[in-house]
Amino acid sequence: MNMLVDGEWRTDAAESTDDDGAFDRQETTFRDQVRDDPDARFQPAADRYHLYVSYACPWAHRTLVTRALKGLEDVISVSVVDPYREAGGWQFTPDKDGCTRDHVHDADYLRELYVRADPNATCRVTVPVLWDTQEDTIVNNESEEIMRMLDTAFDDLATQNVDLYPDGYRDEVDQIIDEIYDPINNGVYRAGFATEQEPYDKAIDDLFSALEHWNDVLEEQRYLAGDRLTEADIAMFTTLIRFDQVYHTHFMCNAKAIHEFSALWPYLRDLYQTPGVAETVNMSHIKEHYYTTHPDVNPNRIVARGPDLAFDAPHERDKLPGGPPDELESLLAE
Ligand SMILES: N[C@@H](CCC(=O)N[C@@H](CS)C(=O)NCC(=O)O)C(=O)O
Repeated sequence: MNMLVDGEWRTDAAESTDDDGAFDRQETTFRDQVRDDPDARFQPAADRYHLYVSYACPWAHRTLVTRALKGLEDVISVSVVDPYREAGGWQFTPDKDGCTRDHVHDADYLRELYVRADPNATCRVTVPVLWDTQEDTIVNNESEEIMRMLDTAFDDLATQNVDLYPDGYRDEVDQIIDEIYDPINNGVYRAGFATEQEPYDKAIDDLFSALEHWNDVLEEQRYLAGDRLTEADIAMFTTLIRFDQVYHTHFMCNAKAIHEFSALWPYLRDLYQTPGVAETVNMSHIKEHYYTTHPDVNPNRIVARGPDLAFDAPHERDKLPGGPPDELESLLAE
């Protein structure tokens, strides 16, 4: 596994599967918070924070969707890494389609920013990263927490009055995010990175029983937490949008495709068609990343062709109670 050890880049660090062949995701390391509080070290401000993302990564994708739904594009800038991650880790290749330079430090590799934030860092170099240009450091590199900060700490700067963690729904949103993480969001990786049959089978059982469960729930209600679009839907969306084109084939999650589920498929189209969301989806980065970056899984790096899915097709979920936040609804009507 490639990671930083005491600030040095190593390509021979310990494996990411445990002794039984099950995928073992490491904890993230930078966990500070931007808070709308005069005593906070990191306070919300325009042009102060920067996001490092890969369009390929479902965790980074959560932060891009939140930024778009809140209308924070002019408040928090973004740098996009190359979807192909080779031995040096995430790299900036501004000449490649959809990629950018590192707008803050013009680094060649993301790992340079990690070492700048902590010269002795011992950790994986992951996206997303929320960077503070004022203190020149990483605030946080855990997607769930970055998503929450963008949603709740930047309201005075957001151009859209959208609350994805509304009062009255908060416990349920937290519970759902937690509940879908292991079987679904991380479940596809558990299946794809398993090196023995048993953990693979367990991952597939967990994944498809959770998908069936949420399919049943979504037959009756428009969103995971009921009638309102919340952070829980964003967390689900970034896995579902990758599923049929990548996880189904590359990670052998092929018991069923999302487009074969009666409710999950229209639900996915509904989220995709929510104003601002489609622009955050870069399917060519997604496909290039997965099919080319895991040599153990796909040594010849051939990118699977299909399927061609109509994410724009009518979803008819507006028959169910609720809908996107009012501000986004008016954009839909335009
Ligand atoms: N728990 C982290 C996970 C982030 C993560 O694993 N990102 C992957 C890309 S999908 C990554 O950057 N991996 C690089 C590596 O592990 O070396 C989060 O949710 O932010």
